[in-house]
Amino acid sequence: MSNNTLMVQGTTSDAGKSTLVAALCRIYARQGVKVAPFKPQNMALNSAVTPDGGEIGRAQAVQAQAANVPLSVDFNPVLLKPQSDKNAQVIIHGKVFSSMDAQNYHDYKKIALDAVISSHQRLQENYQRIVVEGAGSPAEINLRAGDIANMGFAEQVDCPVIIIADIDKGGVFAHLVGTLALLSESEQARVVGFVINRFRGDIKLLEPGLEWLEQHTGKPVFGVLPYIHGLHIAAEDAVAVQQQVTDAKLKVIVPVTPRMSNHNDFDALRVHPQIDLQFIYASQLQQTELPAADLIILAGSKNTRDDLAFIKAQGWDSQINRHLRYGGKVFGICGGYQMLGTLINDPLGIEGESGVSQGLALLPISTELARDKTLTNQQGMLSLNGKSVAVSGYEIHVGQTQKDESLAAIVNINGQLQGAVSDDQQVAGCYLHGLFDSAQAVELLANWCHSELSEHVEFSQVQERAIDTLADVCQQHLDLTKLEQIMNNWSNR
Ligand SMILES: NC(=O)CC[C@H](N)C(=O)O
Repeated sequence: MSNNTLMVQGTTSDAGKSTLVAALCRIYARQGVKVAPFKPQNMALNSAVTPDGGEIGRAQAVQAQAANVPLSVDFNPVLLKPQSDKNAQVIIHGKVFSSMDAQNYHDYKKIALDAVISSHQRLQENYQRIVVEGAGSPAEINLRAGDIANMGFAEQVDCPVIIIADIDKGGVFAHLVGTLALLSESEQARVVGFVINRFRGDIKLLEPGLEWLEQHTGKPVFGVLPYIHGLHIAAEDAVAVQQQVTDAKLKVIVPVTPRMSNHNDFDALRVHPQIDLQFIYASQLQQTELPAADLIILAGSKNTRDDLAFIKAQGWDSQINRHLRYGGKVFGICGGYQMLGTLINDPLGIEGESGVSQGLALLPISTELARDKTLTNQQGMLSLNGKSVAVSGYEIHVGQTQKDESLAAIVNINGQLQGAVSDDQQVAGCYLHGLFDSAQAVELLANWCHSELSEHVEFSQVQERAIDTLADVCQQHLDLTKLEQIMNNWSNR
């Protein structure tokens, strides 16, 4: 029996599981409870690096911040990083285990389950409470056999489950009742109640529905969370909607590629009131033109060569060249940095078919993908435009990049130089993710693009405020006393 584990499952993806888990972590932390977030299995290309050099889903890093505890690979023992439509890299306890297709993955579920259970056990020994996030929906009956992400996990550790549903999408009662109906009897019994998320409008109109739901299912609704506008909590996987900036001093575009990774690198730029950052999606019907901008950023990628081919197929390579002819700047992060070079060689076929790709040839660097993955948190200095500022960030890559001796580096980590800027100062890049989380780095980037930002925005503070707001809203709208009673009754069963 696990008397200190509570699980949040959703009726759909993006129902609000990650944010509810983050809010509960913050609420328990405020009460002085030592709490850990946990997601048995995550599928995401947004990851974070733990102090011991492991890799976990980004959402668990945000939840750990909410819980005020250092990152651990036990918070997300299984991470699947899709690198093509059919294939994903499997990370177990923070390290690459293998690369496999969906069929193989099912064969190897036992290993994943052992990893999940051992991590959960360690957390139980070290934390007073564990708040678990499910994945997608527990009603995916085709995935139920051998499941470790939703009810399979809850049944294994015998924990209570809350189900959250997004009312903004419509059909909330059907989602909740339907999800419940598709669960087995013992699974239904562990659903202790519901949370309705993203409600806007008059609660009076919703109340009869809530009463019906409680009567029909015999389960309480713990509360209805309002739609919160402009909340900047790192989205787990979906690239958040475009923002509107009226007083933009810096216009940035990010071409979106199919295997773009760590798009949370852009969160700090997106929340800045003087930066207009747009993600540019390729249209299926016609070629998408990259709009005019001061800066184009090429993001990280889980499959650098395929994403590079995608960029070329859109004709974006020649549009990037045109942008440079007009005096624009280009910055590459990790996979995006690799693309700026002359060659990317994958002799072992680590990311797909083995072979060599011609890069965009905007920097005299070349990259070879190796078997070992670099996973580190780093602190150093970022230099651009003749100025240097302190930055911190993290590296997640298998590529090893060689550069011309004469080319200036832009990052100095304890005397180790990395990254590069072109002689004409128009093109730069480096391996560090997260470097724009520092306000100084954002301001330096803007200076490099000949613009001045007068507002100083420290992203970590924005994120902290967002977590606090979320926790406040949940404290106000959820019946946490009832939840606590249910948790106690559960452990005394
Ligand atoms: N994080 C990244 O962008 C990784 C780039 C590339 N796929 C590598 O592993 O080297």
